Amino acid sequence: MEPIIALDFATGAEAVAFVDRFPKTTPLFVKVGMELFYAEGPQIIKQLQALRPLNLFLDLKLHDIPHTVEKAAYQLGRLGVTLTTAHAAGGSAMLTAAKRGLLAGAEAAGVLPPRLLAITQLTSTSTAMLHNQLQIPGTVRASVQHLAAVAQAAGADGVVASAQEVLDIRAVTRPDFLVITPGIRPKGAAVGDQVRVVTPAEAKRRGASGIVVGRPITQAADPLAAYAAINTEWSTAQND
Ligand SMILES: O=C(O)c1cc(=O)[nH]c(=O)n1[C@@H]1O[C@H](COP(=O)(O)O)[C@@H](O)[C@H]1O
Repeated sequence: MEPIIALDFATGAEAVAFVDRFPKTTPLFVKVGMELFYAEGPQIIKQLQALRPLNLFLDLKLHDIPHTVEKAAYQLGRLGVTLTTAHAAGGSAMLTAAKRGLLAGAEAAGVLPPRLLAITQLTSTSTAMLHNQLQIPGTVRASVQHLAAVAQAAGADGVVASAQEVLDIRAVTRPDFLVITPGIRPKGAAVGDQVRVVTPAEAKRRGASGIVVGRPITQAADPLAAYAAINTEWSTAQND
């Protein structure tokens, strides 16, 4: 899978202009997150789908009571996107409800159902945060591994985690379980608010299924060159 570009823009116009810079023959996988979706609504998904062939990751990180999440997931299931997210911390019943809603929505719309990724611990979370703010004892790795097992048992198709935890996740999940890893920073890039960062090559070596990259591409002086370099680093690295 190509590196997933996080289209973290404030307006649809900026997102469309950004995507339009890439030749239509370049395979693209892009992520629409909360900022863009809250600004533009489902229309931005339709606009991007009409623009060119691409895969869409709609990352809204659902987290509510199971009934509410199921109804929200139904709406997302109708959009014809490839990946969606819900927080594993919402629990098994909520994840199962999300999956049910996605399948029902996709069936009603006659499109393929999106795969459900469970958010484990955000890549901006540190061990100190787990202990001092969330009152979760132990390490980030142990928490991520536990949540991945819970997510798989609840019917999720994969998880989102830092590439630092891929081996821990792989130890408790089936081989085709997706492990999508944000917090990706090429050598020397600004880390920003991320805490658990990994280079594209290291993510591949550790066995990530895919990587999510935002600012190192979208804020680069030459986004096409930045994408090409990250894509080459990711696709040529070996999975150990
Ligand atoms: O679900 C995500 O994609 C996600 C989960 C996570 O734990 N950490 C994380 O950074 N993300 C997203 O990945 C993208 C990372 O963007 P950059 O930090 O700019 O590369 C953002 O869109 C985040 O919302």
